[in-house]
Amino acid sequence: MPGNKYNSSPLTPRTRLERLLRERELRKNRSFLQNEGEPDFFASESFLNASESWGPIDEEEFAGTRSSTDNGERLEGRCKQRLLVVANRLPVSAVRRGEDSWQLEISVGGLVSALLGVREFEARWIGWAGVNVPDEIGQKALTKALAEKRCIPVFLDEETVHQYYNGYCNNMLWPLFHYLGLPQEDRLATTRSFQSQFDAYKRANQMFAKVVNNIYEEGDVVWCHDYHLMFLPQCLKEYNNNMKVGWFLHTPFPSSEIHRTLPSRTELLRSVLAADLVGFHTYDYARHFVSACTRILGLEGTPEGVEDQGRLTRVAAFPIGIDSDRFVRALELPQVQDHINELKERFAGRKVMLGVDRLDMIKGIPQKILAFEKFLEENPSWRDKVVLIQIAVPTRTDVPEYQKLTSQVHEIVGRINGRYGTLTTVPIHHLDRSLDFHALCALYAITDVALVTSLRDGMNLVSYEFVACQGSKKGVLILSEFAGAAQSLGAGAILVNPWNITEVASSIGYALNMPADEREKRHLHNFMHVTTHTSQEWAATFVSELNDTIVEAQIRTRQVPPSLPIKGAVDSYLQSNNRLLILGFNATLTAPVDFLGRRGGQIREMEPKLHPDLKEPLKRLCDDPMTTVVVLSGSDRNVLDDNFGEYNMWLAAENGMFLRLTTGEWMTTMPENLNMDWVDSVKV
Ligand SMILES: O=P(O)(O)OC[C@H]1O[C@H](O[C@H]2O[C@H](CO)[C@@H](O)[C@H](O)[C@H]2O)[C@H](O)[C@@H](O)[C@@H]1O
Ligand SMILES: O=c1ccn([C@@H]2O[C@H](COP(=O)(O)OP(=O)(O)O)[C@@H](O)[C@H]2O)c(=O)[nH]1
Repeated sequence: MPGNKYNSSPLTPRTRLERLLRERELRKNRSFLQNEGEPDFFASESFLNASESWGPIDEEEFAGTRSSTDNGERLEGRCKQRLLVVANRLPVSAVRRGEDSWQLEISVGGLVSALLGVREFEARWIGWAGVNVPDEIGQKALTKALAEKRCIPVFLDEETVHQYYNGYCNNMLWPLFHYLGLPQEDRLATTRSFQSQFDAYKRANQMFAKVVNNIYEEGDVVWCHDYHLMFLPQCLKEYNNNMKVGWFLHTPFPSSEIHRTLPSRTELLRSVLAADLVGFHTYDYARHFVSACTRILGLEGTPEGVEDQGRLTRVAAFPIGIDSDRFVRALELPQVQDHINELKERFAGRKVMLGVDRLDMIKGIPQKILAFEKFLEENPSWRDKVVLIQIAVPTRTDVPEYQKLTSQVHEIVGRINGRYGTLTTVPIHHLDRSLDFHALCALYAITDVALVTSLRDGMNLVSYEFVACQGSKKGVLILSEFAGAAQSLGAGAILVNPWNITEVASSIGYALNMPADEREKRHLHNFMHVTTHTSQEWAATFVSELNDTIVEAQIRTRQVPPSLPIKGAVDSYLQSNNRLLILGFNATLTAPVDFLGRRGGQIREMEPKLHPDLKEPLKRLCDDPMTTVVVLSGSDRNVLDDNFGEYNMWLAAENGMFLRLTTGEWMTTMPENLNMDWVDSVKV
């Protein structure tokens, strides 16, 4: 559910809603008037009629595909809060036509279509235009052209792009966050180039921060996106601690055990924590992030997020969706209907299977094709009755790993087509290119089985788009259990482990033979989800939550208990001859992982360890006959035994459930007659 905390929120939905409404009213009154005469990119004709794919724009072709949000009720002149969207890439790529002239090509991804729907904000986009502009004339002209689209460029020089984008982002963070290892030779090269790439990453993030800071006005909301900009929240807060900063990750956030291997693990986490709200697609990614903060930074994870000395960074899951109406409406357009008829004719008599992916190793394209080959091998009767169409959109073509992948995929496709092709047909139609929006919708609509076999994927919007276009066909979705989408579409899809090609091959057979009533049931389940959890709702929820977070933080600040008056406490301590000290353990007496690491200490599966510097003072306190020391912890008994067994003190484990004096045995504090009937009702 969008907006769900990574764990439950203490605010009831009603209180939250009331607060939200109150706050919205307040915001309306204190927000800005839209600048007269300045065109709103996200509602402008040029935007709405632009190419909604990665291909070049054909304005004519897209006439008529207006966003569901642009139904005539433009909000001209109304008060709106400004939303500064900061992402590596602008939703526009620029092609130079002359010394001072630029042609802008607009490309729409999930994020842009999501923001189309957020009408109560005035959005501006800050990012890299995907092109090197070394000269001042060119930069000025491009800045002017982009301003008309409410986009503000960050100019990155070629070397920075190479080190920051190709290097640190796409060769280091991207594989790591998707649990993909590098080949041995690349791993060593990456290790060597780490420092210079990380420096470029920080430098690039600072350049983004500078541009944001230049245009920032009090009350703006700054929404940073993705792994390219993990260093940005901290840079922004250094400029202005009152900026409202949110950060959202579009990829998975891996287990803390994986994140731990990153040399820059601490800096990245600390910087992200500078944001007020941190969002992920799924609860699992959010949980991994919180674990990384507790285990690596030694901070406290709470149901609301991560706490550091009284300051809370809110952490929550906000699964993205799509603008499903746009897809459903597109199917009615004559040009899409024409495409549908052409495709139906072209593949008459054969079932169509479809894959649509960027040509990226995370998408599991080789594994998918090998599974399809296995299916053909084991099911000769299907060989002339099924075709796999694979759209493989070229991406990050400067990175060697991606170049290798392209050759590998071509090699496998060629082999299989050679093996099972006939004079007139081939089993796999592989396209190294993107399709325009209409062609893509038509392809989704005529497909019998969609095959999404990502090895890992933050969400995967293709699976949502397929479902949205299957109103009449009610085809089957085979979906990797490692895509974020598996958590929302799992009930209607056939979930597979993409590494197990035997399982994927047999799922293909199951899907192709599935009876109509089962297909319908599965489809309806997913269609309901896709049409009710839209991209617009996702963006609106995130931004509202960010605004709420700030209000709640202000309330919290007032509630933070005053710090201990040290002098008074020490005086009382010294005067007393019977003292009781109750100490926490995690994040109170523990050592951060980095600290242990530097000392070469053993970290057994990240078990919390007493900070080495505290051993001696703790011993002295425990040996003082006038002082009783208790460690009260949420940890298990064995953890406390390991850390404090040799001290003379009381231990309270599992939040006080078990108690022992270190010279005695553990005893349970639970009253014998306690009614435990409720336990069964909450067991899964
Ligand atoms: O800009 P590129 O380097 O060519 O890459 C394209 C985008 O790929 C990634 O997309 C992710 O976001 C999707 C929407 O939230 C999600 O469904 C998908 O699972 C992710 O892979 C990347 O995170 C973006 O920053 C890139 O722009
Ligand atoms: O030829 C194509 C193929 C794909 N897409 C779009 O690219 C996006 C892919 O998003 P997804 O979340 O599936 O994966 P990502 O590429 O962001 O990792 C989807 O919105 C597709 O409609 C496109 O516009 N043209």
